[in-house]
Amino acid sequence: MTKKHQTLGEYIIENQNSFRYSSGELSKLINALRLAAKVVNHEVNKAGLVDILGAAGEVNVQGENQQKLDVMANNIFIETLRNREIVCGIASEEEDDFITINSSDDNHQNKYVVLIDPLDGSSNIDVNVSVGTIFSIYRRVTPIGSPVQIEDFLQPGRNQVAAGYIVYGTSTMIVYTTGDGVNGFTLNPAIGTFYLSNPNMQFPENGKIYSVNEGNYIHFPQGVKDYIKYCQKEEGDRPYTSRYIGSLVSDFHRNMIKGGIYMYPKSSIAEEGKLRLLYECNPIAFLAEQAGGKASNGFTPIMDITPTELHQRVPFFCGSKNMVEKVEEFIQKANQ
Ligand SMILES: O=P(O)(O)OC[C@H]1O[C@](O)(COP(=O)(O)O)[C@@H](O)[C@@H]1O
Ligand SMILES: [Mg+2]
Ligand SMILES: [Mg+2]
Repeated sequence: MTKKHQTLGEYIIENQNSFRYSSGELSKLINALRLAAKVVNHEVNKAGLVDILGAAGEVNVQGENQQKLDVMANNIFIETLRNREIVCGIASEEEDDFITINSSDDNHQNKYVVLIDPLDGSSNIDVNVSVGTIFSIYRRVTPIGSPVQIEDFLQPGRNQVAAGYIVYGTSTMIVYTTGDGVNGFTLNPAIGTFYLSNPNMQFPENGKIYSVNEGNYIHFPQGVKDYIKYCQKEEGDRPYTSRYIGSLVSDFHRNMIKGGIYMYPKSSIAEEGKLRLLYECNPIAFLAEQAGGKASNGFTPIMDITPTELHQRVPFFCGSKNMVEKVEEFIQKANQ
């Protein structure tokens, strides 16, 4: 059987021993995320037919209007993980504070915490453009047997044991890493099974695509403006192509396959940018580095940043290694 025909379930079992803490718990956790992904995929695919488009009428801790699908995806992932007793805590973009999940023996025996962006690309939900889910997994740092604490979530990205995303696009895929490369699995909707379709995904070192919301251009720092002008200049293999879906997961996925850079800089209207360190930037950075790419805030690798708040934002530059190094060069030069 060639690797290509391997199902996600088979892959998880076959590779669980290559994982440094292998005890089967992480495999169960990935399996639970796979199940929740299928349920959310089902809802996303029929979104226009049932009443789950539009705003839910609530505002989340970020001050954003929650979309009905944000809330639905949030509930599906939290309940799927809660019912399988494999995590001791969950933090989500849609929850103000972290959620403590106790083990059935009421003794807080579970080792993992999950941080999640249940529905990424919310502005695209109602217009049938691809959206995603992003997850990041850590082993707790506080003692087993006691309730989970905030410090179990505020770990630097380097401590992640696994991270990934689900993209609900023309096809539905799970792409994840446990620190041993990045693999992508595509859902065969007819039989509800994910198959290994993209083994060992690698960022091309160079790319020709830049992804940024140019509508914010006038508010960007000078270094970022200079880099965008560099991308647009007729010289060498430039100008690059501008592609921006407005869903981080989908822009990242395309750039990882074709070569490119995604940027969400800080600006005069968003002091720390928009993206959240813990459940957007850290997991995507882990994937990028595992696929030979790079991710930073313009100065420091994202995964070396020590978090201080659950929902903190950071400027984000991520993609093909040479492109990220080039924008860093422009930013640091303009900063002198
Ligand atoms: O509309 P903007 O300001 O360009 O922001 C788009 C970015 O914001 C996000 O939608 C933020 O994620 P959420 O949808 O999970 O809040 C990213 O997916 C996307 O890249
Ligand atoms: Mg998001
Ligand atoms: Mg979201």
